[in-house]
Amino acid sequence: ASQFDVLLDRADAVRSSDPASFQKRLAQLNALIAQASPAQRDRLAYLNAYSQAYAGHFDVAIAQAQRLIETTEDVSLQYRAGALIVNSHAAMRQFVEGLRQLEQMLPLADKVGDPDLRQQGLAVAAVLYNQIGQYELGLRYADQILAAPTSGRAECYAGMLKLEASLHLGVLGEEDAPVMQVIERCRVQHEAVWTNLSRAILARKWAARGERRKAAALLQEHAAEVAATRYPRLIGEIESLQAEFMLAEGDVDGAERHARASIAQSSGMANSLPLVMAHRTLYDIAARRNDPVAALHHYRNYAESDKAYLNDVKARELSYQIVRQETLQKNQQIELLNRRNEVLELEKRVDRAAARNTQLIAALLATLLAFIGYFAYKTKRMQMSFRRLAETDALTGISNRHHFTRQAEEALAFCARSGQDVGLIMFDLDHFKQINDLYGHVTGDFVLRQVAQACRACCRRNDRIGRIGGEEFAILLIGADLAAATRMAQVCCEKIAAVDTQGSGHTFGVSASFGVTTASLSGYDLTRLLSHADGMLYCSKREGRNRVSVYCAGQPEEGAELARTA
Ligand SMILES: Nc1nc2c(ncn2[C@@H]2O[C@H](COP(=O)(O)OP(=O)(O)OP(=O)(O)O)[C@@H](O)[C@H]2O)c(=O)[nH]1
Repeated sequence: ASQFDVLLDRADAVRSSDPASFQKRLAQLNALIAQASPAQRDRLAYLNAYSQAYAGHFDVAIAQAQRLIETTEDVSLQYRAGALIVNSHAAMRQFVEGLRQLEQMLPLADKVGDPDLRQQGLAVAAVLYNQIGQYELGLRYADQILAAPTSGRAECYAGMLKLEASLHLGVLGEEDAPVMQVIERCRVQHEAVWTNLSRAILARKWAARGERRKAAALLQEHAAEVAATRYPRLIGEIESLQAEFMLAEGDVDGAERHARASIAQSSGMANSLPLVMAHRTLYDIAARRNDPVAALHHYRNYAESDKAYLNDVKARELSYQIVRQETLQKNQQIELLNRRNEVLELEKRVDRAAARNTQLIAALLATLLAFIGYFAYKTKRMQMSFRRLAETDALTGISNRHHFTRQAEEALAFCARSGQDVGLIMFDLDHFKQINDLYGHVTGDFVLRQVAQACRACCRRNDRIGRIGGEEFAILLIGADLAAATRMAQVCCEKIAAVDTQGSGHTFGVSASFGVTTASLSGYDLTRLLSHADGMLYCSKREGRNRVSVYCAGQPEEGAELARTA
């Protein structure tokens, strides 16, 4: 694999200086392609494209280089292939395409590691810009190379490109030294084309100062070297200049010889100023010789070549403007897209903020609801506990008089409608004052609690029991007739008599006196029922206490009496 790299390096090194050796090595490499790695294949692809361009097959070279740019990951190779495409388009005078490719290639320059490679790309830019008459740009790229040239060769071609741009911009200056320096640099690099193009510039400078003879001599001195380059544009230009200088010095024949030599190169220097000038010189010569036929012929050629040249200059200028407009448009589109992205980004941020706000509001509402729920629950609990407090007798835990009355009235109203009978029992503890007096109030309270508990235990779910006075109680029995109510009173009477007082620290007997009535006897009015039952209770007290007295119809106060000792 490394052997392949060595071959690649060698081929690359001689690609422009020794075309024959380059072709031989390229053939060798192509024969060995099976053993090449992907990166090596890419390098070989570049050299093959280069070889196609060198042979003048620019379309093939462009297609191959384009494919390489699209497939390789090597930025340096992309850059070199881009430069090759630019050169190929320029050679075919496809300046729009060349400039477009240049715009893609130049941004890669910063990523190219090898400074020499980078400068070769910058030189391609300078050449193209000079070629299309954008000399400020040509000068800028030449100066970039000259700021730190990587080789004598780079110094030569960048120097020459700078001279060319400066000449056309009219900023070449009076001094000869800078031009001579470039000539010398190119000469030591054996770059005959660049050297003699620089000499042509020096010759122009001298001629412009009136030193035409010296200028012609300088060109004459190196005529053989120029011819050896076989480069039509160079030969055509030097010959054209020679013709101009000689005519101005009065050497009409010499001028004619050189002008014709220049025009002989016309196929390789179409649309160029030297060609125009050569035709112009021939016209001047014919005019001087008073040969109107020849003068007309040369003038026609001069006019045609001048028109073609000017059209070409315009076309090149137009190419530049087209690509510049495209670039501006592209940049505007990019700018527009960036703006749109910014707007989208902002919208997204607004959406996110809105979503966050919604979440916050939802959380706030949930918290608020939780609080409201909690307070409602607390309030309800408090209400219920207040109500219980308000309805309950604190000592015994059964209903107080007020609550008992309300419950009893509701039950009576319901039973009156449904036609059920209701029993009412009232009872009062016997000699309770004595218990208080003998054993104290605490013992009295103990007895009250025991009695309430004992009687409540006898009640069914629907019965209502309440403490309606100090030691006075009432029980309302829904659905109970007189016999059932009487039975219930007797059971309570027995339970009270059985109350165990030892828990109070004293042992004594407890009893109560009972009065019983029913709605079927006294009616569904509570006051009347209580009054009748109370009457019977006093009846029991009078009769000796610890007994049950039952109300009898028609006897408001005194009723049939059923006395029982517990
Ligand atoms: N310990 C205690 N005593 C109470 C309470 N409420 C009322 N008393 C007492 O109950 C007694 C009622 O006595 P009286 O109305 O004279 O009747 P009695 O002593 O039970 O006699 P008879 O009813 O005629 O059998 C009073 O001494 C009141 O002070 C209470 O909540 N606790």
